[in-house]
Amino acid sequence: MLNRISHQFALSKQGAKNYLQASCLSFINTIVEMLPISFFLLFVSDMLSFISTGKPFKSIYFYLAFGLLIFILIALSNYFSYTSLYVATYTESAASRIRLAEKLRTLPLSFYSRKDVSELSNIVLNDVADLEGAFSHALPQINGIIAFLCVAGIGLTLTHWPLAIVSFIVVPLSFLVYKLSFYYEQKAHKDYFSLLTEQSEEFQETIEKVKEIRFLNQKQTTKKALYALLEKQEKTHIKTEMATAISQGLISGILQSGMGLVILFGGYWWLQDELSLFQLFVFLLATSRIYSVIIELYEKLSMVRYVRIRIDRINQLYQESVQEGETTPVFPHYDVQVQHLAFGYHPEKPVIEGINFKAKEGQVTALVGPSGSGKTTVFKLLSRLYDYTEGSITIGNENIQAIDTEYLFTKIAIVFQDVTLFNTTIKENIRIGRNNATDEEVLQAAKLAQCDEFALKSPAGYETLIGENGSRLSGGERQRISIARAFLKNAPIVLLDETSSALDSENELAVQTALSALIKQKTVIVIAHRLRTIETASHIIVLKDGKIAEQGTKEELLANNQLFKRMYEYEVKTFDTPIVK
Ligand SMILES: Nc1ncnc2c1ncn2[C@@H]1O[C@H](COP(=O)(O)OP(=O)(O)OP(=O)(O)O)[C@@H](O)[C@H]1O
Repeated sequence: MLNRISHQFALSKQGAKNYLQASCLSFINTIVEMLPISFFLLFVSDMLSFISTGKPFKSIYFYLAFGLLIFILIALSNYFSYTSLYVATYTESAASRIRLAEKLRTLPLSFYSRKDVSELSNIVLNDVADLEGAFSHALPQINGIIAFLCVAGIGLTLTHWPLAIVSFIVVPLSFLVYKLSFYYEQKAHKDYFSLLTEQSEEFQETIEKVKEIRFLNQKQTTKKALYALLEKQEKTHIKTEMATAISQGLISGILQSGMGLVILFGGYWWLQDELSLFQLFVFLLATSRIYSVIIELYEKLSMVRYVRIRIDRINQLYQESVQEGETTPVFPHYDVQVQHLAFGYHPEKPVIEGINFKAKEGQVTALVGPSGSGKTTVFKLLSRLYDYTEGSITIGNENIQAIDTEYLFTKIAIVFQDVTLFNTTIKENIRIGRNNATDEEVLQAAKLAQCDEFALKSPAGYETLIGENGSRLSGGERQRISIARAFLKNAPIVLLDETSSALDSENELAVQTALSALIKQKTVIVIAHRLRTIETASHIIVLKDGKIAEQGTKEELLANNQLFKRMYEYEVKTFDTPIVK
């Protein structure tokens, strides 16, 4: 049962236990809240027996003691029910966020290319918060109310079953109205939320494109479009609220009319001597409480109607398969061997096939080829951003899919074309390469990566803030930070995605100098967009349409007179002065 609850509500085992406990306490709480009614009924029964038989009232001390007992029971049940509920809910939602974060940490990076980042943050923040709300304010109470209604129904049936049927006759009708309004409200809510999304996208686009809007004199058009959207959203919102208010009014009206039926039929049966006056009182008080509890039940059900979608999304995330690999081998060497490698982003459409090559330690292996030939894909497989479907990749004879990913990542440094930078100082951006590096180590890596030249000219030196994603830095400076990170990491394998964008010659020289220092004595695999930068590569692999077209040294490939030679000649024609390091 615990397993079922835990899966059904995306809870931990402890969370499922707490949920059961909170439901039981909520049931007890609902029952205990009926005690003042029993106090009143006891008094009425006393009074009726005094009128009919002259039997004296119970002593005042009895009523005082009974009243005090009720007070203590209500206080205790409220205390235990609320503390158990809130402690359970907040502990569970903190645990859920940690579990989700842990899951996200272990998912392959390919997962992130399938998922939108805003969708993931929505799951971790909003979905968990919505579930938190449902658990603290609705779900256990719903269980408690349903259990209470069953007990109350049995009690009334045993007291006088025909009147029990009369009192419950309005419940299915109110449920029908609730269901009908639910479908209508659901549609209205959907419209409202899609308008909200549209509106936030529109606002975001307007802010992002504020320069173009001004230059192209689009202020009025943009303003009109935004106003129209806001007006539409306001109307839909009012419609949604109206629908809720009307249905709530209708439900309440239907249930209250049940009281009229109880008085009518109860009064008739009392006159027929089929029901005592006391029983009639019991019915009147119990049904008025039952109807208000049913209204509360509908309110709670409305609160949790979208929870199923949230739970499904959270469960889907938990079910994502994690990347395999547990070993932390000591590598005898860092040769990278690729054999019969095949992979497709979509299983039915292979992007690379039959790739075989060996990148030796201490050498530079270059991947070249036309755009779309699969160079970046091979990189993604080498660094386990994606897992290959066929063949193998080994480092020092160990298959990378058997290696613990965290451990593997300590052995590989990647210098990407698109450097991601954080809105902090130059120094802290470099430290990302190795979090526990000392200031001296960071500065030394920065120096080797030729960062001194621009960092020391910045207003606060290495403490200068570089803006959102390094907006205050040039392309070459960004790349040098990325190289400094790789220096700091000092991994034995370096994957280098060379820039294809033109840097000014001073920057290009600085980047090339930094790279030459970085790759010494390592296994280096480089994607070269410009062939002049790989003149000294020991081994060149030419890719075409996801397959190896040819491979060898530069001289061998030129002698081959195939694709590489054509690419080389084309580039020599395009550039005048090759920069060869
Ligand atoms: N995430 C992805 N999902 C689906 N297809 C992809 C994805 N990334 C790349 N591809 C496809 O895989 C093929 C190889 O792309 P890849 O990026 O590896 O080529 P490339 O040689 O690095 O190109 P470039 O030199 O232009 O960077 C291309 O047809 C590309 O459209």
